[in-house]
Amino acid sequence: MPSALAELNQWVDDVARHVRCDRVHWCDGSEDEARLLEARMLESGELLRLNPESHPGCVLHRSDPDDVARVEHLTFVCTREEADAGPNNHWMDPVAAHAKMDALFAGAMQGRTLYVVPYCMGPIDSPLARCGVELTDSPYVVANMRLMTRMGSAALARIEREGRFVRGLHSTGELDPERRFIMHFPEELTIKSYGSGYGGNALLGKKCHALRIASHQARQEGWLAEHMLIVGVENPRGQTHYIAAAFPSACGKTNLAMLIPPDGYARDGWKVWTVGDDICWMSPGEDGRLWAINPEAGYFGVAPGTSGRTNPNAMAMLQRDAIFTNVAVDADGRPWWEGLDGEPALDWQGRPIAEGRPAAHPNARFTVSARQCPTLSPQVEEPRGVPISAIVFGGRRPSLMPLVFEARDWAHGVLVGASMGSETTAAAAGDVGVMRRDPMAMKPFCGYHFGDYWAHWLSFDRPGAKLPRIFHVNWFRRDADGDFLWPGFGDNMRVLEWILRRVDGEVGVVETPIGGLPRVDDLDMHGLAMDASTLETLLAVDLDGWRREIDDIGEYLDGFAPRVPPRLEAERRRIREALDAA
Ligand SMILES: Nc1nc2c(ncn2[C@@H]2O[C@H](COP(=O)(O)OP(=O)(O)OP(=O)(O)O)[C@@H](O)[C@H]2O)c(=O)[nH]1
Ligand SMILES: O=C([O-])CC(=O)C(=O)O
Ligand SMILES: [Mn+2]
Repeated sequence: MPSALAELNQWVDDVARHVRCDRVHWCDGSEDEARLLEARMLESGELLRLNPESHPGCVLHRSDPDDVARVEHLTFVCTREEADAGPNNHWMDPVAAHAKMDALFAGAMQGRTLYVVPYCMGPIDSPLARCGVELTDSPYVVANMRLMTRMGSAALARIEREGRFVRGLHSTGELDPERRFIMHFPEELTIKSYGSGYGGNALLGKKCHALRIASHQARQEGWLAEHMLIVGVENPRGQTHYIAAAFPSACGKTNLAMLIPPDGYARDGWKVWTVGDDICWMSPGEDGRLWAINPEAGYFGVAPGTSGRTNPNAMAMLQRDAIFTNVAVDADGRPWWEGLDGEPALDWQGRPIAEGRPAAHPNARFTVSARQCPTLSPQVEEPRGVPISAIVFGGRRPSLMPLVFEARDWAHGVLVGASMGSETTAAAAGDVGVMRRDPMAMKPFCGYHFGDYWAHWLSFDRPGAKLPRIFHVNWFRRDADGDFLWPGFGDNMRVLEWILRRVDGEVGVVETPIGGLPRVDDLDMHGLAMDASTLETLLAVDLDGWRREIDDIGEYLDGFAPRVPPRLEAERRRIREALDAA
């Protein structure tokens, strides 16, 4: 057996020859290297320096206007058997897909440098962590990977020790949307991405590795790779519970992970600790609980809407050493986006501001190291992770879905996750505001058949397991004028508190056919000006609406036959019958 490093060297040599790059640069992750790459990008215009007085170390990247979000229609899962990718994925035969990608990559890096980026997803000493190597011709990708992962020498040393890594090959290509593909070969632990330099398309450690490839691997190895934030909530008695929450892209994970509780809570001694804002790898521990790590080391967060009112923690960490992508700038060269005070001077493409079009792109992002998060949990580097007490599902639902409810048990919770729906957002190319099913917020990210995925989820319910309770939340109910009924952001703490009081057995529920809802008096509404009828609306179960919803869920699940676990359909029928009897 050749050593992992010999294999890596061979692969790098083969790729370098194929793409005909001018140079190969092995990234060590050092400060010097980062400064060197940044200087090169400032010189080439790939990066612009933001106001060094107000935002020291901050830079702006303007992406190609046709390359501003993940491209789900160009993202493929290439399993040997088409059925294994499932109706939830686009599929291509692996042989055909390799041929297609190899043709695109042939000679693609002439005149360019090939960067070798070894990275570790998760604390470097964690048994739950996994490594990969991304080969890319984009220094912008390298700069982002350095903030988002444990990148460089330590990762390379672990790869040498462990002998196993995910191979990712990426080129920005010509940025031609007709020549853009994000291909996954989960059975070969391989990713090939061509023609985009943006976010989840190009930072291969994130969605490609940590979700699509990892979910496939997790199924074989008995763990879960999920699109979830991880947040620690410390009560006034000093006990911390960890919550993992799956919301679709641009539906509030970063915000919930960094929540600042409303006044009264802080006075009483409640604290919130950020573990992760996007991805969660969970594995059953010897004690039967699920233990979770955040595989990432930074945040690639949505800029618009982020402000001192909504997410003061994020604002604090964005004052220095951050990369901004597709934000606007003000007259003083400071980053600007919708939701901030002040006036933009140039929009995300560097044009003068024009009436009627947003100044920042709606999917404009910041990249920043987790070390700059004021509420970073002291547990983030803990190799065994943190124990999860509650799993929360949620999405953008303007109607029907109550503020919060609790699933009866694990199997019901899996159905609640599997039937999640949400309005689409600017995080992916395509229409915005269209309702679609997004099971466990994994529609764009599950690397295998959803039917098998739900069966895998159900399989955690076994003797000795001490599983988290499962909840569903909705911060996005709207009134007739289209305004949000729930204030959201910091006030979501009120719902988290209720969830944890359920976990600790301190409060009961109102039993309904869809699950347990809070008794109105158990939600702490102190200091919140909300009339009783609004709260009533937020906590109501519209039986007719739910009958239609449950039927719609049935039709959706049928699309995954014959691999839908019978247990899931049985749960669905039980709820339908309870609704009929109600
Ligand atoms: N009304 C309302 N909006 C919210 C709330 N939480 C977040 N948002 C807005 O939703 C958008 C996306 O929020 P994020 O927290 O960045 O979403 P995310 O799930 O981390 O997104 P990805 O990084 O794409 O996975 C931002 O514009 C937020 O301001 C909330 O509780 N209520
Ligand atoms: O992957 C990306 O580009 C950003 C992200 O977190 C998401 O879309 O969920
Ligand atoms: Mn995400």
